[in-house]
Amino acid sequence: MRWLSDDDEDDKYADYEARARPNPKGNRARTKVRPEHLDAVTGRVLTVDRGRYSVLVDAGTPSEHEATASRASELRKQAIVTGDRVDLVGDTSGDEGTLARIVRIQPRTTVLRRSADDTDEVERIIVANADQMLIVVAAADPEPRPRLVDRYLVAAFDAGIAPILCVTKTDLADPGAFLANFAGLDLTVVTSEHEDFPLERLRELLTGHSTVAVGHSGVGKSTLVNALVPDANRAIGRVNTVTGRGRHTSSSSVSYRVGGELGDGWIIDTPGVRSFGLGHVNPDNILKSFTDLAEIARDCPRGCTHLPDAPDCAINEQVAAGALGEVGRLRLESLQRLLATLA
Ligand SMILES: Nc1nc2c(ncn2[C@@H]2O[C@H](COP(=O)(O)OP(=O)(O)OP(=O)(O)O)[C@@H](O)[C@H]2O)c(=O)[nH]1
Ligand SMILES: [Zn+2]
Repeated sequence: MRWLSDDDEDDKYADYEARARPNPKGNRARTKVRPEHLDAVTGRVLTVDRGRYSVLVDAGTPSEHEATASRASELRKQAIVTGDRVDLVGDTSGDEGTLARIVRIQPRTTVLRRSADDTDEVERIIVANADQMLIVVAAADPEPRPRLVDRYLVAAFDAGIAPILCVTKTDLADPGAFLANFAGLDLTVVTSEHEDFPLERLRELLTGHSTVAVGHSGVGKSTLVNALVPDANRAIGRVNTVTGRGRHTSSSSVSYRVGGELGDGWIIDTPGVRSFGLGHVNPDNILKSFTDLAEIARDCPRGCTHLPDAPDCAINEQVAAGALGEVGRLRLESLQRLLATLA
């Protein structure tokens, strides 16, 4: 599976993150901690458009505004993505014609990645600091594909992001048989149909969180995001035209505020993300998301794959012996299916 090509041609590698590698010579790290920029302000990256970043400053205060920024040359090789917390210097007023400069990226709590395809370890960061993933899938038109949802789940578990499954178009088909695939997972499931969007339930789930929405084309993700995000908030998170670089590209991710009485949350739409290459995924991270099974896996032989044919696998043995009951069997099935996605 290939992801769509990047519009950002002149900045081709900008969104690839250099992985930290051990320094064989034991030299000191080359990046100095820069004492300057003490006057920097911190903001949240709402969207990225060909080298220009829309950054929300003073969020939640009367002086909240969006600044447009470029990145400092020393950050040239680093990805800066939707959801990043960044430090800005220069003119951060957001006034027409102004351009601030990003000088630092704050440490990230999570990083959602994808690689070009499953055999490729070059990875691309899609979203930073999301703590939830809303996986949108249609009950019909297009037919739901459990294996595609598995891929999203693997990406979420690998990143330490909690998945929520939203099944749309339940007016067209009963999602029961499809949902049975996920019975063993601790997965919050929400169903949705035209004229009856579960907006209250979703707002409740999204409030106080940063949620990345993913889904295949045509499943109704845009319909849902539009219903969820009031017009006023939709204006937020669009790169303004100050740079004269033209329209917003449809393939970059955009953060929208999901307001409501309960407080604020963010939903991040990822229009260009159709598939997830999983070449970068570490199977151990998947196992960790199944805490009950991970506990048992401590008794597995070293290097155990935990797949059905794994010799002396403690999980296989104990679950077969009824250790975690019927639920345990379902969970093991789910775990093995997700691990097989990577095999
Ligand atoms: N029957 C039915 N149709 C729906 C529902 N939700 C969305 N649709 C329709 O499904 C089609 C696709 O919806 P979109 O919101 O554009 O889908 P999307 O996932 O954003 O797809 P892309 O725009 O290609 O990314 C539209 O014609 C919607 O009107 C639903 O709950 N029931
Ligand atoms: Zn095992």
